[in-house]
Amino acid sequence: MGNADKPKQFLTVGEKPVIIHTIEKFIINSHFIEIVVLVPKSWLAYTKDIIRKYIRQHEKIVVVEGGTTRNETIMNAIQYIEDCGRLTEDTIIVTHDSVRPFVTYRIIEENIKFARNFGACDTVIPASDTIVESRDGSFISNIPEREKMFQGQTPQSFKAKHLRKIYQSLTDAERAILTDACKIYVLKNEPVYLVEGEVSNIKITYPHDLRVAEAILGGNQTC
Ligand SMILES: C[C@](O)(CO)[C@H](O)COP(=O)(O)O
Repeated sequence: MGNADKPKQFLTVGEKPVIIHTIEKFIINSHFIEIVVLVPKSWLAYTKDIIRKYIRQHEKIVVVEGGTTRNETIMNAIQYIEDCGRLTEDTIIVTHDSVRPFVTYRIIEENIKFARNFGACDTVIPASDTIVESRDGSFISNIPEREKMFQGQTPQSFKAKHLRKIYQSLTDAERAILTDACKIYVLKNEPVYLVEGEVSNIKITYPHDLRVAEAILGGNQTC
């Protein structure tokens, strides 16, 4: 995000911070007992302030300190649920990037349904570009069949206790290569069901994505 003074989830689009747009998508779903927002320690107070400022019904939202990696952050969320005395074998955790504010009601519903049915699910869209693998960053080592390639989004949803159990069984080397939570299951040869994502479920990563987000909010779907 260039020289932005805030992490990208706190940048403003459509007059609200990105993270607020994202939380709103979960607030409207009555299945959730609680919405656990995990942020770095230095952003805890700020996050609580903006939630109070922008979200009137914020009783279900709790702000908790994240970890040093995505999956350590998820582990903190599961620990929080356990500390509240609510972690059972059937507890479902729907994990989501705060910088994907255009997740839909349908995607969230299907995540809950298929995590319940299959224990784990990922949100994906078919790859529209050919995926090129390079082991040295200079030459192509493989071009997988595009029909079998998908791009992973979030939510990624799991039976929380089982996710923690298999994450704890990974080696440090296995943990070091994770860029999402579903790979924990893949490394352990456990099934992860595919939920159909949306092209519009973008991850705000680059300045261009902020302009796309503004365009989506402004109803200009041609961008
Ligand atoms: C989980 C994810 O959104 C799937 O595409 C992505 O890997 C998150 O990446 P980031 O490293 O948090 O930007």
